[in-house]
Amino acid sequence: MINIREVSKSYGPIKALQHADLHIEKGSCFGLVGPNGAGKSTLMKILVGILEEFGGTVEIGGKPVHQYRRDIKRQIGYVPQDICLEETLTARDNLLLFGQLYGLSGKDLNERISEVLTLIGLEKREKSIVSTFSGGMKRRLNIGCALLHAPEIIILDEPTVGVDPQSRRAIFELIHELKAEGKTIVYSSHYMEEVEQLCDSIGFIDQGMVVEHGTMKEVFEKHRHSSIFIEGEQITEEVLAPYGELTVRENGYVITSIDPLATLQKVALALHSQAVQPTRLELSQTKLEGIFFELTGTQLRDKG
Ligand SMILES: Nc1ncnc2c1ncn2[C@@H]1O[C@H](COP(=O)(O)OP(=O)(O)OP(=O)(O)O)[C@@H](O)[C@H]1O
Repeated sequence: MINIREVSKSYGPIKALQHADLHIEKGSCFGLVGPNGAGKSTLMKILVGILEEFGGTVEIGGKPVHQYRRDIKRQIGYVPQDICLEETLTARDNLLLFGQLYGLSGKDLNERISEVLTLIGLEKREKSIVSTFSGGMKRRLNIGCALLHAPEIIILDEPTVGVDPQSRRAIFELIHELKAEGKTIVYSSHYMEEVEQLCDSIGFIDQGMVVEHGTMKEVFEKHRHSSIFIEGEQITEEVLAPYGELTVRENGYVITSIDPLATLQKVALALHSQAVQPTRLELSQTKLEGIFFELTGTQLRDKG
């Protein structure tokens, strides 16, 4: 559905994207993941057509965005990172305004607004002035504005930043509904748990480069491995060195092993015989956050 080939974009000396290659399947929920400043918003703005000058090619539904910009814009609903609403108007009037921008009007628009209000869980607040809304409610309304024209592709740039748990849940439910309707979703985030929960494909992006991509299953099969985490005052590198490759994490050590259960047993026996008491000794599976760290040496949240 979306083919991104060799896409590069610079802002003066800043290389925001460098030869990015990605493929996003129709009907999939694609997580675009990277720390702040990685290039996620730049890529999204290219897909949406806000940034027209870039190197490489982007095709949506087999059509190059350069040539079919108008057609493609109609198929896309874009939710920008910054909330863009008219604070002095009601929720319904904001939707009315955005609907008119998409060329909708009359009965069709009014019916669609009611549908969207239900979808975003704000039907009971349709007559409330937006300035009285919580940050999460504003986010939901912002998403609603991008759904009015029933787009096939929905691009959401960090839609859960700064939202309360209730709104986060509502946004997740909304995304599940959009997925069930067969929409193609591109979802950027630096919250790994969200991406793990929602997306079926993923692209890791760091310093403007795509460092890994594929279905969630492929990425996990390629990079997931088990390890052991050990922490304790008496735990030193010398004590653990015989049992595998060591890395320091937080206040303890991680031992990577192809047979972690057997290694755990050996370590436990060795510590016991030396009367060394750990405060934590556990098996752990690599999560997306860990995979990103292994690929880039960058913590996803350390800049945000
Ligand atoms: N209009 C601009 N002018 C100059 N530099 C820019 C502009 N927009 C983005 N950048 C820079 O390009 C790089 C990529 O930014 P981008 O916003 O695409 O990253 P991001 O992954 O979306 O990060 P964030 O989550 O903080 O938005 C950053 O170094 C950013 O400072």
